[in-house]
Amino acid sequence: MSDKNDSLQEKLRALEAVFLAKLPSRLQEMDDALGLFLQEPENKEHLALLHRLLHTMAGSAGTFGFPEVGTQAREFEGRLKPLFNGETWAKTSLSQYAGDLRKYFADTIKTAENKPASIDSDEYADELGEGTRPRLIYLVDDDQALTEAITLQLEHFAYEVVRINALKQLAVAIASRKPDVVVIELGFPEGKMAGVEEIARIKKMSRLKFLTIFVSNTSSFESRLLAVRAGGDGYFTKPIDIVALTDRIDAVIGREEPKGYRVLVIDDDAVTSEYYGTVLRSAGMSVKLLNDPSQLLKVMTDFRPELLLLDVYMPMCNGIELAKIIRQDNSYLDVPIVFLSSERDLGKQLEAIQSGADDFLTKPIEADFLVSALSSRAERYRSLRSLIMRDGLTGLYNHTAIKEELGAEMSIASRNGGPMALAMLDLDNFKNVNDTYGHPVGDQVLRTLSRLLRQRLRRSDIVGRYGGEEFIVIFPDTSAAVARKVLDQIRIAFNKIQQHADQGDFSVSFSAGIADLEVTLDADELFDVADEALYRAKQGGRNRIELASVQTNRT
Ligand SMILES: Nc1nc2c(ncn2[C@@H]2O[C@H](COP(=O)(O)OP(=O)(O)OP(=O)(O)O)[C@@H](O)[C@H]2O)c(=O)[nH]1
Repeated sequence: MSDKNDSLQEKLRALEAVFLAKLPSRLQEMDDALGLFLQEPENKEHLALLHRLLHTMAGSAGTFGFPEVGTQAREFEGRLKPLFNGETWAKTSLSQYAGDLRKYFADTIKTAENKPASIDSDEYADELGEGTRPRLIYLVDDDQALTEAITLQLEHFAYEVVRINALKQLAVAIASRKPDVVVIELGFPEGKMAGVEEIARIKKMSRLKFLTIFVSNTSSFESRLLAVRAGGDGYFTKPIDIVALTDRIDAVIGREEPKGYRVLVIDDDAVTSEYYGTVLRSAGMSVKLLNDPSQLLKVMTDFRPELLLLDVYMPMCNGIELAKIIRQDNSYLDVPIVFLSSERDLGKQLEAIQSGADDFLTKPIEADFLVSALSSRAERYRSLRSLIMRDGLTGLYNHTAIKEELGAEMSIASRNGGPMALAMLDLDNFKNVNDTYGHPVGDQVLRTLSRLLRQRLRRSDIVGRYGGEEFIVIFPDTSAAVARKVLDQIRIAFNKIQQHADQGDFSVSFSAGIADLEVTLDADELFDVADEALYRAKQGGRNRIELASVQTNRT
């Protein structure tokens, strides 16, 4: 398979993984709906629920590589149609339908199980954006309509959502599959605080750790206090602001996860550097080992470390000299440099610090201590960089930073001779959104798009806010055609997201222009041609993506 196709294949396989991970709970949901329908075949609500679930399956299965599963769902959906027009089924027809449908569930599970090679999400996990690895959310509320509505919205952000409408089912669900987060209503028919009590009970009984976000109609101090005492990680009052809820879910999940600081370890001894590399990697850091100091500058540009761990004594040049070389470049004035050496001479240690290093650790060192000393330095560096480079509203790279990133990515691409695409996105008719719903709601739309981009794109893709309602995505190792396919899925998903405002719900679209290095190798020109393609997308009716072509550039 060519390199150009790799990126697309990865994306598709990742999406298949999301679909497959959700499949068992979807089938279970359909089975439950079938049960309700069989109990009361004349109940139109039960019929509508089963019909809707089949319809969704018919639409999605084919897209994710299961055309036969989709076709069959459509047939089952079609068989239900006459019931909406007043036809009734005899008992035999009912049991025939139920038997066929249950066989379809069983066959589908088997089909899914037989497709493991292309759906190993771990294989892609490192590459994926924050949200592409599906997070399992249990949404627990006895209000069925509400949980359905929230699920639909959360699924746009690539979460796997399991709805639980009866409180007593929660403990069983948690025991069989641990969720990342439980989002649960405080009150249930069992009692005003039954949700809180159940969470406290499950946590005590099972000793399982899971994150909990409470939702409620009330915002009283007492309920909030009870939620905190039950170990709640968040509290939302209804109606729930989905963007704020996803912000919270990501924040609490993020708190639990190791942060992948990029650490460059320079040591001429391959075995020693491998040892420290292993320690740091096991703490979730992304580590590059360099045994040949002459490669330093190239690695600094390509890997962009957030911390350097240096040995003092090396044959070609020593660590102190290396630190001085690094500090000669203004771009690396603030990147933390930590020495790790068996040198105990205080004079030598002082000399190292004077060369521009931030810390001097002595070997041997406890693994935990090393991880914690480096984490705090890297975290501080990241926070400071973030203040300089990030846009306050969306947390994305700002205008200056994205231009810097583009320069760096273009130099990597031209050195490797690989592809690279640049997309320029602009929200459609955004002035209307501000004018109709107000500026704060406009800000919420900007945050929704930034969140969706970060979640749906690979981790290696770079996203920035270029101006007011304009965004930039840099796709390393990707052609414009592939970038377009990926972005098109995001365009469709974004347009389906319901934005909330006091005046009512509404949706927004975006247009985009994409250019790649086939068109030009000049960064400014790449921006111009992508912008020109964006202009064509707007002229062509908006909510669409246009590619810049070589011809466009020449005219
Ligand atoms: N809420 C909010 N609005 C912003 C921000 N930055 C820019 N805008 C608004 O974005 C709108 C951009 O409007 P226009 O450039 O006229 O374009 P448009 O209405 O999106 O129309 P088309 O791009 O042609 O589809 C203006 O109303 C700006 O005030 C921001 O940070 N927050």
